[in-house]
Amino acid sequence: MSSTVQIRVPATSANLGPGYDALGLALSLYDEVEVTLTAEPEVTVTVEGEGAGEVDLGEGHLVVRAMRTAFARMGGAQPAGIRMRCRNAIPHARGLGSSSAAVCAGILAARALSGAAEFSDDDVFALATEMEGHPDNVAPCLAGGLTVAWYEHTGVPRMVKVTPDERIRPVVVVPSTRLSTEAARELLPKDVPHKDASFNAGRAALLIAALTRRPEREILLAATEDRLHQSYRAPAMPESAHLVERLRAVGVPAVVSGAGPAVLAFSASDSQDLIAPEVGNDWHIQQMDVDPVGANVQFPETR
Ligand SMILES: Nc1ncnc2c1ncn2[C@@H]1O[C@H](COP(=O)(O)OP(=O)(O)O)[C@@H](O)[C@H]1O
Ligand SMILES: N[C@@H](CCOP(=O)(O)O)C(=O)O
Repeated sequence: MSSTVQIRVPATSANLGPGYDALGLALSLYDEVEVTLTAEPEVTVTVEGEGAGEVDLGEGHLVVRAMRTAFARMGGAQPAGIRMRCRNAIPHARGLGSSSAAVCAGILAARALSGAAEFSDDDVFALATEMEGHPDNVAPCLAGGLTVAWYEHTGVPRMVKVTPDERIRPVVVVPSTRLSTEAARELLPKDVPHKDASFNAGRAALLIAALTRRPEREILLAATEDRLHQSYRAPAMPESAHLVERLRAVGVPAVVSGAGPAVLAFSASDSQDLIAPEVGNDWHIQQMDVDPVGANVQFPETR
């Protein structure tokens, strides 16, 4: 069995407006991790790109922690040492699923390197969700495309993947400011009015129809309305809230990406030119594709 594996994991945008904690989209923006198990009992991590100079470079690194958790869960021995190289393009704490990507990468690396065939894809999904907390990020990261995630009454997470219409072009607008997902979740009320829950249920159902069959701008605009999370979180990211408002006012279906503060817009060819004039200099606009396949695992010699 090889002692080195390469993992590529996509960024994800969760919620998509009305699908709070349920809907997610995989994006063509990736973190790449190469992991080698070593005999020397030390953990060494190098990071290029996002997170460089910020994240822990030893046992505290999120990918390493996910690997350790997965090895323990699979029942095998922990590796003596781990050497890891990360090349990250997913910005941290912006609402683009960086922590989900890191956790998925670690679990997939541990499974690949241990050769534990009995640890199924469902087991990977369940463990990543348990560690990260958000199946709406984990599902598209693992499976690609557009996913609907939910929990069984037993607490087991499940997902269904659907393929978005090829005309759907995500545009992500990323600010330099950060907001941790944990902090953004603390802003949400315990209860919401029944009429708001019913409003979101209808919009979330419409959004699946819009993204897969009817990606017209006016349908996407209605389908991306939300009353369950964005307004409650707006005080923590007023500039994101204003940008979403301005984009929607000129006809671009825009939402807060995940827990923010990045903004996700669905751009048809006729709306791309509408986005740039609304965005200030301190934001970075990235036109993307939907990633169709999700996390990728390769052994170097087969690449
Ligand atoms: N590739 C990574 N390597 C190490 N730590 C990471 C990585 N990605 C995310 N993290 C950790 O997760 C935090 C961001 O998680 P979170 O607040 O959930 O935001 P996000 O929306 O980006 O997932 C980072 O500040 C960092 O501590
Ligand atoms: N449903 C979660 C999604 C968090 O996504 P992230 O990319 O910000 O981690 C939420 O809205 O809290």
